[in-house]
Amino acid sequence: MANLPVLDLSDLDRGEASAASFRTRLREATRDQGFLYLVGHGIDPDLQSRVHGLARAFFALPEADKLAIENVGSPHFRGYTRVGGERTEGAVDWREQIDIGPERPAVDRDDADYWRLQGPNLWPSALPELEIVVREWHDRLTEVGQRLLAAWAESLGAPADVFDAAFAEPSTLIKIVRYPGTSASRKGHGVGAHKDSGVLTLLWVEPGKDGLQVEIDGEWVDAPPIEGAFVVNVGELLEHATGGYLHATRHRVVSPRSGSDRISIPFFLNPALDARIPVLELPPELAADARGVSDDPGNRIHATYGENALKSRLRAHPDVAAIHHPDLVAARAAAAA
Ligand SMILES: O=C(O)CCC(=O)C(=O)O
Ligand SMILES: [Fe+2]
Repeated sequence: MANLPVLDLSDLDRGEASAASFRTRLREATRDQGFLYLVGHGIDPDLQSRVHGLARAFFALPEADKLAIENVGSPHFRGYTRVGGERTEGAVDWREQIDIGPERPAVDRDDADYWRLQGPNLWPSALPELEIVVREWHDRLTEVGQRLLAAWAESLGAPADVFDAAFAEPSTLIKIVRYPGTSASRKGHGVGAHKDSGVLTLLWVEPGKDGLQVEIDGEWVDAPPIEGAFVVNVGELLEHATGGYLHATRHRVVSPRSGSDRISIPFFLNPALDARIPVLELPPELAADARGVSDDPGNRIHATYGENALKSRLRAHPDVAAIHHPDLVAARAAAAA
């Protein structure tokens, strides 16, 4: 039995009663757990296995090919992060990954710091197919994410298109991640406990590879992959948009045992960098249940997506920050002092 609710996106196409029941379950699952499994999403199994194969092929490349696109060469936090190159809650994560964002030219704008996140990706020249398949993955998953957003909006008493303006040019982020196995002596911390900083996450996990854990009522609950399902979770901006009615749940990944490893591919759907996500006016019966947005002084949620994203990127990649953004690091240190 799954520890999280399993929802079928194709219920939206089976008439109004079935669509309405999908929306209610979506609202309840993401209010109570903040996490669910999604089946019926229509992402072709063949596309899933092509992306999986290329992810495996990338991590199997010689070290030099991976380091040729190392993220320390990108002011935009793109490219390859080696194992141990990333931090969550100040502690080193034990995973290697490629970060891929929207393919847009860098801009020189000084009206907001977050424009520095915009710029080209770094693609491995040893694996040219990766870019082509990731583009298809990006487009398909964006469609699924947009359908979910419309369903959430309606389920919360708002027009289905309430988020559309903010998402006209979404800022997606795709991570292709590999968690190496660790020896028993290293207490397994693949990625530390965190909330996702954007709106919603669609997570593909290599079949049979557990390790993801979700914090529910103060307990860490295992969320192993279910055949053909994506794991869906709410990010901080959707919590913000619903006054805390929907919940950005903390989660983490425990390292695989020594001798094995685990691939995952999280897809983060976010509004444009300069978009403020609309705050929904909930119907009174729902508003009564909204908990308010979490107010953690160590982790302020910014309503403009670019600010929230820049916060989490500078925190996760201090080496990139030090090389390319020393002025921002200094300004933030001064503000915190
Ligand atoms: O790899 C996973 O299963 C989850 C990764 C994750 O939570 C993240 O990258 O934000
Ligand atoms: Fe996450």
